[in-house]
Amino acid sequence: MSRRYFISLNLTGKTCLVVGGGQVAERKVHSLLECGAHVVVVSPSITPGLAKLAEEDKLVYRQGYYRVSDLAGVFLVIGAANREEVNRQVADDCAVRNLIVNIVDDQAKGNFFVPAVVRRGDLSIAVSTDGKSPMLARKIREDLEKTYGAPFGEFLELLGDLRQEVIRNVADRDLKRAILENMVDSEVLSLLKEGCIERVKERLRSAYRSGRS
Ligand SMILES: C[C@@]1(CC(=O)O)c2cc3[nH]c(cc4nc(cc5[nH]c(cc(n2)[C@H]1CCC(=O)O)[C@@](C)(CC(=O)O)[C@@H]5CCC(=O)O)C(CC(=O)O)=C4CCC(=O)O)c(CCC(=O)O)c3CC(=O)O
Ligand SMILES: NC(=O)C1=CN([C@@H]2O[C@H](COP(=O)(O)OP(=O)(O)OC[C@H]3O[C@@H](n4cnc5c(N)ncnc54)[C@H](O)[C@@H]3O)[C@@H](O)[C@H]2O)C=CC1
Repeated sequence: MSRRYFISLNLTGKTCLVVGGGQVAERKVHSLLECGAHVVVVSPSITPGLAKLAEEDKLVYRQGYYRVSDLAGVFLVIGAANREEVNRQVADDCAVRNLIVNIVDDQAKGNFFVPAVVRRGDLSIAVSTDGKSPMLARKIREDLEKTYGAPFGEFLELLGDLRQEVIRNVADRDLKRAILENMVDSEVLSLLKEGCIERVKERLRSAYRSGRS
């Protein structure tokens, strides 16, 4: 198989269908909701966790078996039923409609799968094993979480603003690049890993000032 193409999808307000209402469906629903998706779950039964989300109007639940009409108006689909033939039907129906689909029991049937993700504010680090070992993806994610802690999110907020300022104020391309590179040099990264956010902030400001003068 060829390499996977990684994208970072904006799901805000997009309707996403989850077929199945078990533990795996629940995990996928949580990550879809965190990304602002409008989630519809179709399944004869659902977990207590999903039922609570439905009661709170955080998702729409249609109790019943999957049917092709569930795909109307949908942007992205997750086939998370525990019956192989149901997930296969979902995959086939999505394929003819060119929908983005993840099939949880057979990665070859869908056209995307979900990586393990470290989130630190707007910084995301995704880990994928091409379906060979989701457990390894999880372990590496946990490892990365230790190295890349909360300060990285705070740092990125600041960096985003400063970068815009540099882009606005520094016309010379080489100088601009040098300033931007200085802001994320190896010492900054080491300080962040040690949690020294205040020292990093000071360095950032002086890198910007010295670059401008
Ligand atoms: C192909 C893929 C399709 C997809 O779901 O997108 C898939 C498929 C399958 N997973 C299975 C099992 C487990 N999955 C997890 C956990 C995660 N699984 C996730 C993704 C993926 N799982 C996609 C590949 C991604 C990749 O490889 O990079 C993560 C990363 C993201 C997420 O789901 O949100 C999330 C970790 C999130 C985190 O912790 O950060 C655990 C561990 C646990 O429960 O903690 C176990 C038990 C241990 C084990 O089996 O390794 C089984 C076997 C079922 C059986 O036994 O029959 C299949 C089916 C098969 O392999 O065919
Ligand atoms: N991708 C992943 O990370 C993982 C995938 N799996 C795979 O995912 C599958 C689902 O796992 P669980 O959620 O633990 O199973 P589960 O048994 O808890 O839930 C399956 C759900 O599918 C529903 N369902 C059955 N037929 C349906 C139909 N025709 N239409 C709509 N919904 C239907 C059931 O009502 C139930 O809610 C397993 O078969 C397993 O192979 C398992 C673990 C992790």
